Amino acid sequence: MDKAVFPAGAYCRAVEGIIAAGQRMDRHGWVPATAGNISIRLPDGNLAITRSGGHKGLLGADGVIAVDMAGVPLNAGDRPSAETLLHCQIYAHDPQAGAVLHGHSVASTVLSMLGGDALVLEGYEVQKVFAGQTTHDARVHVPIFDNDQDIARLSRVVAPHLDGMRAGYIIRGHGVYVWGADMDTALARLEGLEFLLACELEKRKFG
Ligand SMILES: CSC[C@@H](O)[C@@H](O)C(=O)COP(=O)(O)O
Ligand SMILES: [Zn+2]
Repeated sequence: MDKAVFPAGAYCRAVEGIIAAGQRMDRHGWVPATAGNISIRLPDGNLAITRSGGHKGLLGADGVIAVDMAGVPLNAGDRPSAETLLHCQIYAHDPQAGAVLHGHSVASTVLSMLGGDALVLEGYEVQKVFAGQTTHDARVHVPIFDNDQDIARLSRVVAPHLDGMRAGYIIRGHGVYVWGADMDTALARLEGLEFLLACELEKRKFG
């Protein structure tokens, strides 16, 4: 890809941010094997996103590619994340979204397989990491959608629920999608959500 189409340094900064995010997610154990995908919105409206199939904790610069908002690689032949459309959907829905993270934690996988179409988080101080939350004394709904290998079809199921989604969403038996205005915010929300999911899992173990 001709990186010169981007404002000086913007693409490189995005690649560095994605590599660092992958390492941080890997330290938590949220991107086992080749799981997870990570993206950043570029100043020209395109996206930098992880290439499909690599280990997200071991990314090099060639593990990140550019796609347009339809998920089409700018460099024909590049293979973006299999879940690119879910990233594009979030950016299209939320003009403030600047980074999107997807991981496969044990807690999100197990809790979502216990049934139900949402997790309700209540009473936790850390809920305040989510947009618009100012107190533990509130309920945060995290929707759970059934997994589907047809990502376009899955995105159509997610679409009507995106409005007002505060903490991201969970795909059953699969993992979480979280986003924020920039990578630091997205990572903070992911860490907050995963902390809360780990707490919920512990609570259920204790009955
Ligand atoms: C380890 S299989 C995980 C994949 O099927 C998928 O869910 C995933 O998160 C990573 O896919 P990728 O195409 O590398 O972005
Ligand atoms: Zn996944």
